Amino acid sequence: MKKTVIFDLDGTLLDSIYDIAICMNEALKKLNLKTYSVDEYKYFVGYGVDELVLNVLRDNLDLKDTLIKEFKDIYDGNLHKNTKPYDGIFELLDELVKRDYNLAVLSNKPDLMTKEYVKTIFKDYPFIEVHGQKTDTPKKPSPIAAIKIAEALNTPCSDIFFVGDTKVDMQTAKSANMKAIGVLWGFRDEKELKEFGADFIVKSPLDILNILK
Ligand SMILES: O=C(O)COP(=O)(O)O
Repeated sequence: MKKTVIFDLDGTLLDSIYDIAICMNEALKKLNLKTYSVDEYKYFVGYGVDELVLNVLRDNLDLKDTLIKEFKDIYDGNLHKNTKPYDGIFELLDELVKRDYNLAVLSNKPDLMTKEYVKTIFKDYPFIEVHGQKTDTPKKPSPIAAIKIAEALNTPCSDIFFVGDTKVDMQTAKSANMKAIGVLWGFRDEKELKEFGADFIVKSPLDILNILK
């Protein structure tokens, strides 16, 4: 049976925080609201766009729908020039392809945008299951989407490695009964990843190969 690795997208495969911060700050400025630093955004993302908007709005919740629309208008529809794979990701994927792993993505980014990024930036890689946030499936940390991927690939959850950079990913992996690999190049620190169940912690993408072997 082929082995499987499921990757989170933002903060794990893709360094996307600058474009999220730039676009959200632009949307906030349009509404005359306070903007935030890139480091603050690292703690605002993880649960999808709706939660991101709630995090930046704080006391102005009546503006939620307007800000979601403004942000989506600015962010959607084009891939962003500051968003790129982290160093070492292509080398890791090359090796996983050589070893004939199933590759999958599970993100809380909107489904369309998730698929667009994977199709464009990772066009040379055979990602077989790619899922972002959809209206008909609970988002991470629910394990449901991860379990559906396991079923689609006909692989027991306990054989699957789930790679991510936030507590949301670690919680998803553990509730799906998968092996959780927490990465330190993304948005959060080792303490958070361990506290939420990381079975392994890696400092750089190629370190994952030592865990898989
Ligand atoms: O967009 C988000 O909030 C998180 O996206 P991710 O699940 O790919 O990290």
